[in-house]
Amino acid sequence: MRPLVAGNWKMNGLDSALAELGALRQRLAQAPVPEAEIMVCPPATLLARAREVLAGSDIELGAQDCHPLVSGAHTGDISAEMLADAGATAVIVGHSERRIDHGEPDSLVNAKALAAYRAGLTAIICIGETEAQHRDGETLDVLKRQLRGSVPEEARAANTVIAYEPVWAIGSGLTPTPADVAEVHGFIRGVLSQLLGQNESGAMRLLYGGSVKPANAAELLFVPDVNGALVGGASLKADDFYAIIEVYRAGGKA
Ligand SMILES: O=C(CO)COP(=O)(O)O
Repeated sequence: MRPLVAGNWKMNGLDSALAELGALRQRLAQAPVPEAEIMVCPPATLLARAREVLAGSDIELGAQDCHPLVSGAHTGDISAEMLADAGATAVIVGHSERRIDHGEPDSLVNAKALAAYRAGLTAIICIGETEAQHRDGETLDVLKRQLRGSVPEEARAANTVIAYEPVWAIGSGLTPTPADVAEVHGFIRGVLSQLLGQNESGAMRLLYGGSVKPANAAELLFVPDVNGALVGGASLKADDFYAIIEVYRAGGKA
């Protein structure tokens, strides 16, 4: 299956990110990495400009969150249909920063994923344990609960990507060992198989996210059951993001 490397800009991009995106586009035109699908997820305010920067390229555009409904009296919210209208083909839902900062429960994440499908977007559904849950040995229980609650029955390999992002690894420079990532991703694949059947589970991309950097990308991304990365900080710099994407170039470990 073709891996996906997606960049989550979070609430960044006022300064140099669009110029960096232009540089990334140029870099990929000069030295393509067709082995990987590449996506950037800027804040909603930058979608239109990012779309212009990317016009005619293979780099895809995603968004970072959506409201479950199509339209209505929901000040400050943005629907999946609006994101599609702005050029997005995917949307991240259930990121831990939304679960924690905005108190989003699994049921809401599930509704947001359904909204993504309704609008024709791919849902990138994020799950991950906190540092305390990790320390207390609750990781697999937490992930199972999040998957059961957040992944709709309608999820298919064609419309859904799962991103495993341990909260303690996000922005911290800490990462699980490759063996831990392999164990967790294998577990996630097994739970998805129970929920959606083996065919969909087997074909669904499972991304790892949390402090993915050029220096650790090769070690983390060739772990069994890892089918790409969700990259935060390093996706804001063309050189760093390209260096992560480049690990997939043919001739690397496939
Ligand atoms: O949360 C993340 C991506 O969604 C990971 O962020 P960092 O790569 O900055 O740790």
